[in-house]
Amino acid sequence: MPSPLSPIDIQIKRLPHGEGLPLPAYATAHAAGMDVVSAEELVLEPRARHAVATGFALAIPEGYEVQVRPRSGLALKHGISLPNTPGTIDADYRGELKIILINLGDQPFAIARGDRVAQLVVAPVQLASFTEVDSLDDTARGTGGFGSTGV
Ligand SMILES: O=c1ccn([C@H]2C[C@H](O)[C@@H](COP(=O)(O)OP(=O)(O)OP(=O)(O)O)O2)c(=O)[nH]1
Ligand SMILES: [Mg+2]
Repeated sequence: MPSPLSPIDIQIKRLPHGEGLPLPAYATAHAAGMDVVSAEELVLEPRARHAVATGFALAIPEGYEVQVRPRSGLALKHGISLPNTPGTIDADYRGELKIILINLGDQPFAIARGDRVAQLVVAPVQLASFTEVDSLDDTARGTGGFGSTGV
């Protein structure tokens, strides 16, 4: 078995309204996502969306990003998702980490301060540049897409 990647260290700053909240944390030994909690209490009406405060700001090391993903339990049971999933937290962002939630269910959804509302996945970033050309190489697929291979 290949050995797992060693964890990287991410600086995290607690904002005044994050006082007393747990840091984002893995719920199980080999979880991919760290659960992150809400720093605010609110009711999300059906179809409403809100940028939920977490009470924390990050300094992600250069070469990494943090993806913000929905929690499947909230999605399945209550229709709570993220309209921008996976949300992108850039390495150079120093503002408050916010979780944009949307209620796709048909009932108002109450969130208490301290509720786990999403999960954070840390991922390496491959930077790239573009070289503009007049023509591209041929492939078997060519310009076929959007269902070209059938259902
Ligand atoms: O779910 C999210 C998505 C983004 N952000 C913060 C961190 C991210 O680095 C910044 C910008 O996000 P993004 O690039 O997705 O948004 P944009 O609309 O392109 O804004 P900007 O012009 O500031 O890049 O907003 C969050 O806190 N939560
Ligand atoms: Mg952007």
